[in-house]
Order: sequence, then structure tokens, then C-alpha cells
Amino acid sequence: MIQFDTVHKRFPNGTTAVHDLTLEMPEGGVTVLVGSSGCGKTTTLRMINRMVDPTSGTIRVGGKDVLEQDAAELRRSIGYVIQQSGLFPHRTVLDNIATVPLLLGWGRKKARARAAELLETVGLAADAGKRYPHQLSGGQQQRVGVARALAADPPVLLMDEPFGAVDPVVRTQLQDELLRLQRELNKTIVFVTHDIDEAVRLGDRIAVFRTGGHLVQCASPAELLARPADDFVADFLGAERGLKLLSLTTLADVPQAPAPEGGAWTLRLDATGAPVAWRHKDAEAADIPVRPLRDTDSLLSALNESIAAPSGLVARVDAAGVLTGVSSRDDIHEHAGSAHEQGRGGSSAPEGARGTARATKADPHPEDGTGDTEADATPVKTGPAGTAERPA
Ligand SMILES: Nc1ncnc2c1ncn2[C@@H]1O[C@H](COP(=O)(O)OP(=O)(O)OP(=O)(O)O)[C@@H](O)[C@H]1O
Repeated sequence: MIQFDTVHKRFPNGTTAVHDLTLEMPEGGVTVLVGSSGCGKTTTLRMINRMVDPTSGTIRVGGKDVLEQDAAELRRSIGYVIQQSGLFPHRTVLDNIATVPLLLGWGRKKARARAAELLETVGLAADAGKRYPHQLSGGQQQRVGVARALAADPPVLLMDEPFGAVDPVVRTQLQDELLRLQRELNKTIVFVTHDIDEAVRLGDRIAVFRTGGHLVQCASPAELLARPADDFVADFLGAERGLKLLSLTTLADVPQAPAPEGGAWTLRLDATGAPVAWRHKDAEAADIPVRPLRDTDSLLSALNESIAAPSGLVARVDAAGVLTGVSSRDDIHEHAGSAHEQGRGGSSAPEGARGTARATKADPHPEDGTGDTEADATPVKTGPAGTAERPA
């Protein structure tokens, strides 16, 4: 959908922002541009909609050279979202969203109807449409920014650190929303961020830049994490890159065993069969809350839970939150190792990779229930085929 062919950008003051960039951004995918400050991410993004023109080289969108298109028209045909939302302060939310449709001559009624529809799409209540941007929270303003970019249903969406100014909790919510929207809308998205976790979470491809506008590596998140091209990329990915890779792989293939019986720790269930807490056989010890996981949760969540759980076991539940079995720390560890082998050897993401990172936080865990029944529990080591070996 978007092709950069030996694109160079040198500003009049002599700064080279982008150095001979050749890169393809596939249709319907999210390409994330990452790298330290000043490495040319924003300039790369802004050359796609001609807010900046390249010094040399060619950029094609949908096969057409951008320099052969009218800049204003091109800009209206490409959605653009920036940090701090960039909304017009004196226009209502609805009118902000309707900006591009109005410029395209849709007429006020149709443009507003589309804006109202988009409010719902991005998860805002209808009454937010009548408010002014300053009457919304930062996260809500970013949602309006996304709605405004989507208003004329452009095939391409450029997002320049769109979630950089909100707190981590809201940021995660906005990322979830974007992934949900993307599953429905299938846009070609180019997303700039400083945050490697955000890149891994959102990207189908991640392009890592270094100062001077050099592209160092462009790969799927799994390939990047497993096989960084050089020390610069490895450093950028951080010391926990091994764990980050586990966020891309689901728990689905890790064997399960029935909830064990007759041991130090008992898994307490509620009346619906949902795990509630680990209870020690010593009745005076306090219950330890359990965080059950679904098949769509990540190996990283499983590893975390297996370390935190006093029994070393992870309680597994179905979509309704009902216990399906338990998995051992050893089995989770073994699968974590396999995920790394696949990443090192394979060219694409491990099995289930895309859905996994997205589903990990998208699926809220079932609330703890009341009305307990008890399932007797002993630490269990599950065998490779999911058979349970109980300690003597
Ligand atoms: N209009 C301009 N004139 C001169 N130099 C510019 C201009 N715009 C950007 N630059 C320079 O080009 C380089 C790349 O800037 P750019 O904004 O693309 O980087 P970035 O990776 O997006 O940075 P950040 O993450 O800090 O936003 C920087 O050295 C910057 O100072």
C-alpha cells in the first residue's frame, strides 16, 4: 500500500532526517516506526501525506507517486492522528469529527450523522458530541482524534505518538480499542512511537530507526525480539526482550491437568466453578487470590502467574470463566523456551502470535465470585501429553 524507494530528506538547514529509506508498508497491516528521539520517524510519516516533501526518492501510496498528487487532496484522503489529539478548541466534538467530510462537500447533515456514528465506534457516549474538547479527558480527546481521522473512511491512517500523552492505564485501553477497530476496519496504519512495548503490542511489522534517519531493521515483532539485527536494536528492545517475546505467544498449547487433590494448596471455586483463591491446608493461613487465565492469554501472563501462585500452578478457565484445569510452572517454562526457538528459527511470528498479544489484555478476567465449593489441590507437574504426575 505504501512504498518508500530510496527516499532521502535533507532539511534546508543541512539536517538529514531520513537517509535513503526503502521500506514497504503492507495493505491492511500496522507498521510501527520506532527509534530514539530525532531519528526521523515523524519526518517519514509526514512525507506520506506530503506535509513534508522528500529531497529525493519516491513514495507511492496505492501505487501512485505522492508528488504527482495534489497535496491538500492527498491529505484529506489519509487519516492523521497526532499526540494531544490536535482538536479545534472552539468547535464541538461532533464538528471536529465532521471536519474532513465537510471539506469534501458532504453537507452538514450527512457529515454530522457520520460523526455521531463514529463517536459510538470509538467508544464515546452520544452526549460527548455536544461538548468542547477541553470538557473531555485526555483519553477521550484521543478517541475523538481517532474518530476524526476515520471520518471519511480513508484506507490509510497515520498515527504520530497518538497515545503518548495519556497515563499507562488509559494508554492500554486506547491500544485495545485500536486493535479492536483494526480487526473491523482493516486499515493500512503507520504508527510512530517511542515505546517498544506499544510497538510490539500493535505492530504487524516494526521498523527500527537510528539517528541520522537510518532504518536498521524491519521485521515482525517476534522476529525482531528473537533476532535483533545488531546491538543497537538489541539495546533498544531492552533487557527484557526475552520476556516480551512471550507476550506474543498464547498459553493454548501448554498442557493442562485436572485440579489436583490432597496437597498443601487447595483451589477454592465459586458456585459457578470459577477459581477464586488458593487455600493452604493450614486453615489459619489467609487465602491467596488466584488469577485464572484463558487459552488466549499470553505465555508471559502464565509465567508471571506461575511464579506468583504459591502452588506454582496456573488455573486455566474457559470463556465463561469456569475452571478447565491447571498448568505447571515447568510446562510453561518449556513452552517459553520453544517460543524462543521458533522466533530464532522462523521467519514469522509464533503460532497464534497476533491474536495473542491483542487478546491478553483485551479479555478481562472473570470477577471473583462467592458461594464456594472446594477442589482439592496438590502441586502437579503435568507431563508433555497433559497427564498429571503427582508427587509421592
Ligand atoms: N523542519 C525542520 N527543519 C530542520 N530540521 C528538522 C525539521 N524537522 C525535523 N528536523 C530534524 O530532523 C531530524 C528528525 O526529526 P523527526 O521529527 O523526524 O524525528 P523523530 O524521530 O520523529 O523525533 P521525536 O521522536 O523526537 O519526535 C531531527 O534532527 C530534527 O531536528
